Amino acid sequence: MLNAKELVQWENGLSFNDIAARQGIRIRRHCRPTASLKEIEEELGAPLNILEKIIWDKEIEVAEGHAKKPLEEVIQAATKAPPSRDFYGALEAAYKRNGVPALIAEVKKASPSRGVLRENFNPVEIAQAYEKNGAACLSILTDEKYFQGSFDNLEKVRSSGVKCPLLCKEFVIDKWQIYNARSKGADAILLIAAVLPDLDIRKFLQICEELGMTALIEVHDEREMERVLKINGVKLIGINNRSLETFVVDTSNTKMLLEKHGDIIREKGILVVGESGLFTPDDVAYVQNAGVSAVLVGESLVKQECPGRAIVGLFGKELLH
Ligand SMILES: O=C(O)c1ccccc1NCC(=O)[C@H](O)[C@H](O)COP(=O)(O)O
Repeated sequence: MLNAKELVQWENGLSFNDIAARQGIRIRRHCRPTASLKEIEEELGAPLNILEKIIWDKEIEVAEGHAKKPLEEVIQAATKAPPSRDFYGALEAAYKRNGVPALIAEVKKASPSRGVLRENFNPVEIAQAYEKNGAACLSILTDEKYFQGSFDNLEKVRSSGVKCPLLCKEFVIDKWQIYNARSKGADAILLIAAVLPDLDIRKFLQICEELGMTALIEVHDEREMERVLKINGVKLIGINNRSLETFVVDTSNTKMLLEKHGDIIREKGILVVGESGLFTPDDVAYVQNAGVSAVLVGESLVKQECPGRAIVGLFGKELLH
């Protein structure tokens, strides 16, 4: 827990990196959105890995967002958006209905680890095909620079008649992004524990609750899982099999973390999503046996000629709505 002095420092944006580092967070912030990359690198050196680079760019992008649309305006827009859909409920229901992990199918054009996954990319067609073939929810990447995603894609999918709840797959570092995502039609948002100190996760969870959104809290290692399990109000945890720092993908990560923490997760009624690197029915069965109730899948679907029909191949059976 932070003491009162640390809390004040935090609120003033001071010693952010020190406080984060105490929680085991390796990703640093430059906290200088108007500085050039050269000036930032003079102070901090080069980014340590791709995730840190993404976050440094995101700090600048979010500051530009604030300048274009002040917080009060995005809050207004979010409160005027059509009601959010129940992301968590859709996963729970699909798991019960199908007896296999509920599918969050990702609308993903490219990624830093794999480059362009699909040249001929129509986000609405892909989203509709996923829904038609039994996806419970969809994940829409909105980061432009590294994933060739966009908020335009999110809005297009939302207004296309697709009924599945939508996850805004972003690198959230500021509450402005959550209001903005809701205003564009998101029903859920990703919060990455490797990037966000506990206090931010708590604050952002509260905002999600006020907006009727689900927060998917993503962890990758032991320390992140331990931190997140101490935070009240966490209902949905994603275990990423991919290290966002090294890109190494290992599905046994899900098994290892659930062997250690499965009991407390079940006690708290938290639903777990297995994320990344799932290609075959055996992969899905492996993470299901480890204890997940849902899976988040991008590459193995989006690379197929018919991403919708690829769902049958991934699960070895048709999924019912
Ligand atoms: O996918 C990446 O290369 C990546 C790099 C840096 C940060 C995040 C990244 N991906 C986000 C994800 O975790 C995946 O998009 C998602 O879990 C689906 O994974 P996959 O089925 O392996 O495409």
